Amino acid sequence: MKRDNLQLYFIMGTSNVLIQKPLNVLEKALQSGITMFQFREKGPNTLTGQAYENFAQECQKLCQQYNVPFIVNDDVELAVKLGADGVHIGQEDLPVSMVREKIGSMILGVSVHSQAELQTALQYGADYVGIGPIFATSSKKDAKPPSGTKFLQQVRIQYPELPIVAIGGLNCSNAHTVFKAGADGIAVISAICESEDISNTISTLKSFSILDKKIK
Ligand SMILES: Nc1nc(C(F)(F)F)ncc1COP(=O)(O)OP(=O)(O)O
Ligand SMILES: [Mg+2]
Repeated sequence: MKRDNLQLYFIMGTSNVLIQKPLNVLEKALQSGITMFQFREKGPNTLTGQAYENFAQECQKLCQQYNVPFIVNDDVELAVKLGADGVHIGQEDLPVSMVREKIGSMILGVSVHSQAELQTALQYGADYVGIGPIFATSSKKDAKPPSGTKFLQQVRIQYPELPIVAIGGLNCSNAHTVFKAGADGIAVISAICESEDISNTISTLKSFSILDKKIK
């Protein structure tokens, strides 16, 4: 995984897409230039069983067509079964040590909210860390309170080369703040799923990281 892969990390499940078809939203996002995708099918009224697996496979196929890494949230078994490019786990999921053993050299992303969680993630070879929620989010019912960019800035100073993606309530009006704070990229759900103009939203979000490099 290259740090650039994190630049615009789209996360989606069926519950995030209100009107359009989820696969249409994903294809539009891929055409518009997302750099990584996370399959996150969880919460009430989401797909289960064979429908769940088929949907994941459809998303994976689209990502392969656009040569974008396909990451599975939480479900390590599914990731291994599909031969996904990686998994993302948080603090309530399987322990990092166990996941690394199960997935071998696949990309391993870990959500971290503290130095202790960060150290554990690094100890077991996390390829990137997700830091947030930076701002309030409506996409994750059990999200922790918004943390702002303080911890993100701290981690960037401590680990200048560590791939870091920021998440939580990020959109076109606030994404620039996390790039300035040192994130390699931003992870978004509703900013894309609820956008009237997905390609315009994506190009705007990506512009911050390029702009930011020029400004530095
Ligand atoms: N799914 C995520 N992806 C990222 C990423 F780094 F990709 F931006 N960061 C954080 C999360 C949150 O992960 P977690 O705390 O396990 O909650 P959930 O499983 O409900 O998403
Ligand atoms: Mg999780």
